[in-house]
Amino acid sequence: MTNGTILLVEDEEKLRQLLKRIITLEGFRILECDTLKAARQLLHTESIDVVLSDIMLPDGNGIDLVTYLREKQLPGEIILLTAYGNIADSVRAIKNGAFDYLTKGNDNARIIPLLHRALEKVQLQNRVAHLQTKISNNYASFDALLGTSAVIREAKELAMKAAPSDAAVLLLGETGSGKEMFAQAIHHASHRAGKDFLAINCSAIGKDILESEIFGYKAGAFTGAVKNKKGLIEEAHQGTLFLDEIGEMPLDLQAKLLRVLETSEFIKVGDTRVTKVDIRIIAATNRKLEQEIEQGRFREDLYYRLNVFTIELPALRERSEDIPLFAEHYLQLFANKTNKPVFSMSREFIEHLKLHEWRGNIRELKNIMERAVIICTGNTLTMEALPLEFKLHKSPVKQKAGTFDLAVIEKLHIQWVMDYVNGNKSKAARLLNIGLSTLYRKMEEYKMVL
Ligand SMILES: Nc1ncnc2c1ncn2[C@@H]1O[C@H](COP(=O)(O)OP(=O)(O)OP(=O)(O)O)[C@@H](O)[C@H]1O
Repeated sequence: MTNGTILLVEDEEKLRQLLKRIITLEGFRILECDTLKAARQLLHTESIDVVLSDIMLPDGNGIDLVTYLREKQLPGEIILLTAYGNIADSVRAIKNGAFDYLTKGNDNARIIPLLHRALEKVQLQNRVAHLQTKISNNYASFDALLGTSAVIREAKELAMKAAPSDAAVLLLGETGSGKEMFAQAIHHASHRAGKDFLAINCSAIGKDILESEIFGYKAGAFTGAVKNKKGLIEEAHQGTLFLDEIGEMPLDLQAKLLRVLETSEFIKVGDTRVTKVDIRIIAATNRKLEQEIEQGRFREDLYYRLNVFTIELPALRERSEDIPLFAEHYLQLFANKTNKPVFSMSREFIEHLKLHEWRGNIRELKNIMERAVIICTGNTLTMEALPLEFKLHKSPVKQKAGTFDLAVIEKLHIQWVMDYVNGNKSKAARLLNIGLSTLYRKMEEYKMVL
């Protein structure tokens, strides 16, 4: 186990020097100060494992440091030094979350074993936090990318070839077609897999915030910039940065990004010095970038830099043979999640999924399947579990009318809506967006069964 850093907070000079000697001899790194204020500052600027603090300090009570550490969610443990016989303070300290306490002058032999125990706890907590991040960073891999259609296989093969290189990748595709999932799979299959994959959507935020988020800023760069802030480019050092909706990035930020791609350097907002980084950029868009270039909204030089590997992800409607596979996958997923015994889908249900336009692509299919599993009352998903617009494919108006006569079409449509709501006129009127009395009048007019 490596020896950690101890912060010693004690205003009695002699005692501080004595403790410092004992602790340093044990091989710990030691920082010292004599006030609460100085201790708080050091807790923010230094990486401290254990604080050994006197309770009575010139500017306050050492127990407040325990609360401060927890409130600010700073890592580390605190051991307090109490005066002989001051049991009340010691109990209060432990109740507030201190690791333990030592009685001044009496407990010198306990100091080192206690510091080791506190340090062990801190190191264990750090390991747990590290493992938790590793679990949450469980990015999608190529195996998790479903689809057997030729178009998706081609896209996957190209992405697999691009993955081990450090080249930029441009992913093109409609919303929900899997661009971010592909970006994660590329990161996962690259030598950067053990490092961060960070993502930002360039269309979701205004220009100034986007610039600060991506490139970071120096303290004092603008009002409110009290501390230096690392941008995502720096946070993703040695990892991958995924820039979604790159087509929405303002032109001056495009110029800064181009510089990163060309020289691995950038300048933070308000800084004068360049910062060097080692990152891979994966960008995505659902816009036609050539058109954006023609209209002066996208830099041509950046386009060619990003275009080293361009991977087009097909819309779901262009690979409808994959739809049953996705539907089956999400059926299992949501049946397990909701603990419902739903095992299969009717033929009609699958046929209607295949007919749908899927403007929201796989994301939309996923949501439709979740909804279907939730409202399903039996073991099989049937048409009943689909929203109204899916049944429109069956509308007689589309399929049978064969006429321009408005009255005929209106009658067919009312009949169809009535069938859909099992004859419930109030529901039918609501769906038709007309009053109940108008519905009655029209049904009478068309001699429909009331
Ligand atoms: N090939 C795939 N296999 C399994 N699930 C997929 C696949 N592609 C996408 N998904 C799922 O579809 C949903 C949308 O995917 P993703 O967020 O990657 O799309 P996107 O193209 O980045 O969307 P947007 O442009 O709106 O950000 C996610 O829940 C993802 O898990």
